[in-house]
Amino acid sequence: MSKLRVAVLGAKGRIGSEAVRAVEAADDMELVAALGRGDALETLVDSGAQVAVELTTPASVMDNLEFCVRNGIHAVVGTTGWTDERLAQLKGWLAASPDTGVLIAPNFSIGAVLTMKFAQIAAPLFASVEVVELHHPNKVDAPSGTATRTAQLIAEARRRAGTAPAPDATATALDGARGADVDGVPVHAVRLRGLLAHQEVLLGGEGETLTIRHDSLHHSSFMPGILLGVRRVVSAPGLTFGLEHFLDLG
Ligand SMILES: NC(=O)C1=CN([C@@H]2O[C@H](COP(=O)(O)OP(=O)(O)OC[C@H]3O[C@@H](n4cnc5c(N)ncnc54)[C@H](O)[C@@H]3O)[C@@H](O)[C@H]2O)C=CC1
Ligand SMILES: O=C(O)C1=N[C@H](C(=O)O)C[C@H](O)C1
Repeated sequence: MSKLRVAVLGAKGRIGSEAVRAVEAADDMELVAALGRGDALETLVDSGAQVAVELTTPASVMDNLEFCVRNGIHAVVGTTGWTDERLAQLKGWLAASPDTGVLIAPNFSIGAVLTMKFAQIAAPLFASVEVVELHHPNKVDAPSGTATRTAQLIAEARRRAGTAPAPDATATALDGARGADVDGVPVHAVRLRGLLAHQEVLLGGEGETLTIRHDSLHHSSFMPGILLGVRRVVSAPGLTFGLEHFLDLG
């Protein structure tokens, strides 16, 4: 069987360098390009890449994806910074290249995907819910893509169930003291030396609380999800948002 020809964009970054090693170690993949900032995107075409793993920055991801999609190169994207406007633009490019697939995964780790799933189930059953994400201090965006997605899924689940807004008597507050408001869900971001990527979903009801916590302790936690994404995206044309769509979660 021929190997999947894979490129990594952001190959010198924290997660990109780990992805380079993971692709090199995968029996069914060949690393054909490893691009850093300033490297020519034409290398992707010249190397015959079938899938590009995009792990750069919110400032670079759109140009990279436009090039990939226009050239029929599938993409597995971990980079954050997704807005409705950006998604609409990407969908436009994909409409003009209907055989190309793009997976955007706010988080590639199985535990984080399950945290989102569990939070969706629990959120309509508790009066209160807030999200706390905790990351290394070199992270450039806040709140994290995972926390934003988690809050959106929570809000959607509560809307569907007709859950009342969470009680909150705060009358005066310093700016930021109650976190960022993502679809009505407070999201708090901690940046602390020593941490990697962590998230808690705090839920509260009458006389009880539930905390759903996930910890990524090493960038290796994201690799099985990235490799799964590479294997699956080649036969999933269009946009797939969330690794859960490639997992059998029941
Ligand atoms: N979805 C997920 O599971 C995960 C997503 N991330 C996200 O991935 C992104 C990268 O994170 P880190 O590796 O921690 O950042 P980083 O800053 O260590 O790495 C980014 C790399 O991309 C390079 N780069 C910038 N523009 C480029 C371009 N146009 N072409 C090629 N390379 C370019 C930079 O020079 C840098 O080496 C962030 O958005 C982060 O939130 C990080 C970990 C897991
Ligand atoms: O920058 C990171 O490190 C991470 N970014 C992603 C995010 O913003 O959710 C995924 C994970 O939290 C690690």
